[in-house]
Amino acid sequence: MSPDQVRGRLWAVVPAAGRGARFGGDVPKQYLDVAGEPLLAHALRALLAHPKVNGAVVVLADGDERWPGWAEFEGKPLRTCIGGDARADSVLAGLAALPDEVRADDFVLVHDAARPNLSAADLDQLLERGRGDPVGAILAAPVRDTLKRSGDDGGIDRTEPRERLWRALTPQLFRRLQLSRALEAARDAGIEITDESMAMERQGHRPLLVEGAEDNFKVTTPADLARFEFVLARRGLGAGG
Ligand SMILES: Nc1ccn([C@@H]2O[C@H](COP(=O)(O)OP(=O)(O)OP(=O)(O)O)[C@@H](O)[C@H]2O)c(=O)n1
Ligand SMILES: C[C@](O)(CO)[C@H](O)COP(=O)(O)O
Repeated sequence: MSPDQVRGRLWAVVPAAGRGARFGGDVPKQYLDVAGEPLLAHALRALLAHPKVNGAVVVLADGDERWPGWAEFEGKPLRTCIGGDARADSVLAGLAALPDEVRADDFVLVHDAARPNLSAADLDQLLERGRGDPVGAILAAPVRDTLKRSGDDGGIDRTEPRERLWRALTPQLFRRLQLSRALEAARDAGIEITDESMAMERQGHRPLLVEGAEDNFKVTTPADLARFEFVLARRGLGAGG
């Protein structure tokens, strides 16, 4: 099988089943309109416009009535499935919903629907370096602020050393079966998993850190949405752009 054919099996899982509690409001943040389309569309485009990404499984909340019903995006096939109560449950459901063409040892991207500003350059770097790693890789940004540990009273207990501290971003890139097994093991152990790498680390793996752009931020609060709107406006893609 040619490298391109092997390469042809790269799909993404896009967890989009969150309720957006920290954002507030009635509309889950992945469906908030930015520049004329839902936030989710921006995240999907950042992935599916890349020539090496062949399709995506979008993981929806049970009862999601806002999903536009897209069967494809950027000319690539989309599938959907129903997620779970926690993000890790949704990712596990998405992995199970991937097409059979994605084999057990094929790499899969996992990317938050709430991260609309992934750059092609970062995705290139993640794929280039991550697919050369035996385990996989994540995009991450080095911590640049001084970090404080708070006490129960709201005062500062101590300053945490920030050397070699990174903020995990997405996409994260791991092999389909290995990641599924790692997520299942964490679930069965009752461990709250906040990113895919954490599940892999629990299995003793050391995923590669690939430095990504600071502006590949997650939209968690209204301020984050305003930041993304500003980014788009700067690019001339804002409302009416
Ligand atoms: N049970 C869940 C929880 C989250 N997500 C998705 O995981 C991504 C990152 O999660 P987060 O930013 O925490 O989104 P929410 O869970 O919606 O936010 P909150 O924690 O404020 O409710 C989002 O694209 C979200 O839709 C998911 O698919 N399934
Ligand atoms: C996966 C993630 O985006 C990496 O930083 C983050 O852990 C998601 O956290 P959330 O609380 O589910 O948004």
